[in-house]
Amino acid sequence: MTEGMRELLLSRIRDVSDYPQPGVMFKDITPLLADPAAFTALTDALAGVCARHGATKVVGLEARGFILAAPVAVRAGLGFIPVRKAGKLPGATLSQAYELEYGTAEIEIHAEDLGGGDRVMVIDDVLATGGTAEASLELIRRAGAEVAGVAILMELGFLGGRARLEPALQGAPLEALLTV
Ligand SMILES: O=P(O)(O)OC[C@H]1O[C@H](OP(=O)(O)OP(=O)(O)O)[C@H](O)[C@@H]1O
Ligand SMILES: Nc1ncnc2[nH]cnc12
Repeated sequence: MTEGMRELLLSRIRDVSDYPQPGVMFKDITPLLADPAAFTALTDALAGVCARHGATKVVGLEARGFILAAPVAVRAGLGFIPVRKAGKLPGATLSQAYELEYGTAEIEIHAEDLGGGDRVMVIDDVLATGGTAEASLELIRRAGAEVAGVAILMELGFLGGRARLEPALQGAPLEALLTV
């Protein structure tokens, strides 16, 4: 991805202070989504990450991860698997509890959606503490699949998510298009 593209993406992410709680600088991607040139550049860049690392499936993390991962899956010609907040998937699920920058949560995946032979790229908008991504890797491995990597639009470096995620990556790549 070119420096110009990075600047375009960065310019379309809005900082909202003290949201959703005091002390948090929220990175709002809605201006980027509303700009077709930026959204297309982002989709192409993330699809390129999937291709480079030999992914066979794309996992999106509810909710903002869905918005990015679904067009990436179509662009890359790969299946899309949702990881949802607890209680939203109707079939037999695997569940994982975790902590994130502003609270705790639980995520789930349909156990039958992944299996041996799958190489999964996890896609999300923001890597903060890394708790959400870490829990998703746990789910993917418990479902019997291999982790191809984690691809993130924006990494918040000062929160240390990369270091927290490192053991769970087990050598798989963590690619962030932007780091602040
Ligand atoms: O690295 P972490 O500290 O885990 O934080 C990152 C996660 O937090 C946000 O999702 P959120 O849970 O706010 O849900 P949303 O996508 O539904 O807004 C973001 O989209 C990531 O999934
Ligand atoms: N600061 C932040 N901005 C946007 N999404 C987030 N998820 C966790 N922390 C976040």
